[in-house]
Amino acid sequence: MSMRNGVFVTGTDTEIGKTLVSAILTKAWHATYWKPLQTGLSTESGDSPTVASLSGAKADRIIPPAYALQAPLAPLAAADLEGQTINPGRLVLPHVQGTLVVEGAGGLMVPVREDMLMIDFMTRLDLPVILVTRSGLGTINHTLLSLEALRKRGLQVLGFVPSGAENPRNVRDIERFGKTRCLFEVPKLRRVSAASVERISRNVPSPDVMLQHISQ
Ligand SMILES: Nc1ncnc2c1ncn2[C@@H]1O[C@H](COP(=O)(O)OP(=O)(O)OP(=O)(O)O)[C@@H](O)[C@H]1O
Ligand SMILES: C[C@H](N)[C@H](N)CCCCCC(=O)O
Ligand SMILES: [Mg+2]
Repeated sequence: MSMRNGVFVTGTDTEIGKTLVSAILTKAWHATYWKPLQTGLSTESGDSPTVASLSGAKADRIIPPAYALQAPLAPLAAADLEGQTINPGRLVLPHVQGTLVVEGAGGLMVPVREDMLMIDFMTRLDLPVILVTRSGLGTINHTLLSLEALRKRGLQVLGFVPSGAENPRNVRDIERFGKTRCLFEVPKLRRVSAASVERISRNVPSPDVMLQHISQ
């Protein structure tokens, strides 16, 4: 498989739909999923079980987080509360068969260590990036700022995936001003389920097709 074997799924914010999109990609590509930095386990069960149940991936296609932290905060703050420091030596890409889908925590400028933001960690991994965006009002600004930060660091952006009520005008303006493309859309779902993930996964281009558009 190409794409240096994986993609990094980031978003313009927390709670934007990264986990849902990661489940869709995992289903579409029969991929392996990894959430390296999981926080918030005091209030939720975490993204790995969600992706497992939505995509149908068994435990052998879910890599456990490198850090599993309790507080619903950015990794730096959550680690501080537990007297921990995140060791970048533990944040290395696992070797897997097929494609690896890596999900960030929050958006790009989220602190991981005193000397590292999420986007710095992404730069170390150097995987092509998929940016999950809210579909509606306010997203153009968040999305264009995120794209600018990614490009400034030389990260390869495969495109964006809007989640929520369809908004073709926003897609058009982001494609134009962000010089990128909408990879597929996740409509506003009445119920997030394995069946809806399966249905949307049929619209997902293959990794090779995503890369072809980049190199053109
Ligand atoms: N298009 C959509 N339709 C309906 N519900 C959605 C949609 N997109 C996201 N959601 C719901 O919104 C919530 C937040 O989405 P999700 O968990 O994917 O966010 P996230 O970006 O992964 O957040 P985090 O930074 O915590 O990892 C979830 O309950 C998810 O099911
Ligand atoms: C707990 C939550 N679900 C995420 N995993 C962490 C989001 C951190 C966001 C920090 C911020 O941008 O202010
Ligand atoms: Mg998530």
